[in-house]
Amino acid sequence: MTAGIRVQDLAKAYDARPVFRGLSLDVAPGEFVALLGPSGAGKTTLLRCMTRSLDADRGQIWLAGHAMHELRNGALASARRDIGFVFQQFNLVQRRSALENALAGRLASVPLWRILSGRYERGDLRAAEHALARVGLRDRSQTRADCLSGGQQQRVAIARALVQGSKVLLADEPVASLDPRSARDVLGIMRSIAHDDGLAVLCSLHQHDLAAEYADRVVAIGDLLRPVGRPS
Ligand SMILES: Nc1ncnc2c1ncn2[C@@H]1O[C@H](COP(=O)(O)OP(=O)(O)OP(=O)(O)O)[C@@H](O)[C@H]1O
Repeated sequence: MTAGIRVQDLAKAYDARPVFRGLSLDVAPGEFVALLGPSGAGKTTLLRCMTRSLDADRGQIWLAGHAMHELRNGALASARRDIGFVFQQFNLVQRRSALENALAGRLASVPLWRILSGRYERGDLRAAEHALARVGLRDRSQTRADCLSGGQQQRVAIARALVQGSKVLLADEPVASLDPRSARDVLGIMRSIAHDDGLAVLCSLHQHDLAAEYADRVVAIGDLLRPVGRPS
């Protein structure tokens, strides 16, 4: 199955009120796709269904070769390690350094005692330093997250996904709370990790101009739905 992102015929309703029905979407490895839609159209709901933090009512989801719709418990947790997430709120540990936050991408593969004692393997440290350099933060590795700007924190979140070795990156409004310059920096980095590292990147945005400038393809959530009347 696809190494990127494939969603087929997805449906989700809250309390019998449908958010979407018959939604299908493909993102190839190496492709950066922007997902647009007015407020309330269901972008966050779609991304949450894709990671299974919310269960869809129907449909199939493949991420990085994993049939997410079939997985439970440990198998789901293991599949999620191949998927990076970036949110509007940066979700960093504020009292920890940029380097330690990037290293969190290795949490699943590092023994607990090493994390608690702060003694990481040289290879893990090198991977985190390399990822921070990729996002332009080589000289900020020892800076605490709460002393970084919003744009820098979002770049650390992307570095964490790189350290994790993610094959798919899902981003929910990652630049919504950033100034225009930082927003462009972050989108440029996301485009580069799609093109240069081969990740399939799906990013919800509400700024049409930025989407058109940075994404390989812009999709409106309404255009992903099966036309009304077509049999399911
Ligand atoms: N937990 C919930 N229970 C009931 N309805 C919900 C829930 N979460 C979202 N909704 C509704 O589902 C619809 C889609 O919401 P969602 O947050 O996915 O949209 P969105 O496109 O991400 O919006 P925004 O751009 O404002 O973040 C909205 O009408 C919202 O009110």
